Amino acid sequence: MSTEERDRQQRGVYAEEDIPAGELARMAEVARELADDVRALVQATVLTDVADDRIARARELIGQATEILGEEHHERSFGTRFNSDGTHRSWGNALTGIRNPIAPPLRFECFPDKVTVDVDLGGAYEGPAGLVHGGIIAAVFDQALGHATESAKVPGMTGTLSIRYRQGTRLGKIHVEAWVDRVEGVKAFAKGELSTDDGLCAEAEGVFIMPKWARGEIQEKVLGRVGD
Ligand SMILES: CCCCCCCC(=O)SCCNC(=O)CCNC(=O)[C@H](O)C(C)(C)COP(=O)(O)OP(=O)(O)OC[C@H]1O[C@@H](n2cnc3c(N)ncnc32)[C@H](O)[C@@H]1OP(=O)(O)O
Repeated sequence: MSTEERDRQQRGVYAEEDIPAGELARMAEVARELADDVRALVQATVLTDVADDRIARARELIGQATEILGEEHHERSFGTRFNSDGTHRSWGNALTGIRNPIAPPLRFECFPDKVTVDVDLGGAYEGPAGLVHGGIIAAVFDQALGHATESAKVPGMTGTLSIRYRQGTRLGKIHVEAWVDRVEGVKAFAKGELSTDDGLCAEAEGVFIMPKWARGEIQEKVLGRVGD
């Protein structure tokens, strides 16, 4: 596929889909509840200790649920959808998406100088025994630093992300802060810290770049948007 074709396809996943606010709130509630149920299922799958016949029964029920959910579905991904009132939704996002049970999910608080997020990472996010997987920590930082750049109105895609793991992060509650350190043209340099009751566990630095294909119309939309 040529670069032009790939860029065109990429612009296409940013879609207009105007839905009245009340209906949107209802859809969000349904999506959240379903993702919460599946998240609980994932946790139960990791931790279960039941006998094989109970697992067989659970699989039957999961199969039925998968069949029902597959009766109608989006083609490849949910993408980002915009309402005419400027709100948007990225409900499939792997870290924040309200439809996505893989997402912890992260819910950011935005302040003038930083964004913060508190989340409980359970057994489904384990790497070394009892500790959060380093790749999950990287993913959380990626989203947090990206969110900081968006909140500071200099959004971009991750160009480079480096992480210093200072000590193991025990499974459980984590606190992350991220902020924009400086901006140079289309590049925003962001930093972040992750801590737990044990203190500082990891630090991150990243460069976020508004790609050529998104400069202009999509950049304006992203800058003006509100939502999850
Ligand atoms: C709320 C939302 C939060 C979202 C957080 C989640 C973020 C993500 O997960 S994004 C997914 C992971 N990242 C990607 O897939 C990005 C893939 N890479 C790309 O799309 C592009 O290569 C991209 C965007 C990094 C650069 O875009 P491109 O249009 O090629 O930039 P280009 O115009 O060539 O370069 C611009 C500047 O950036 C620099 N640059 C380019 N690539 C990189 C890089 N990887 N790292 C550092 N600097 C870079 C260039 O040197 C240039 O610098 P200068 O202006 O000083 O000459």
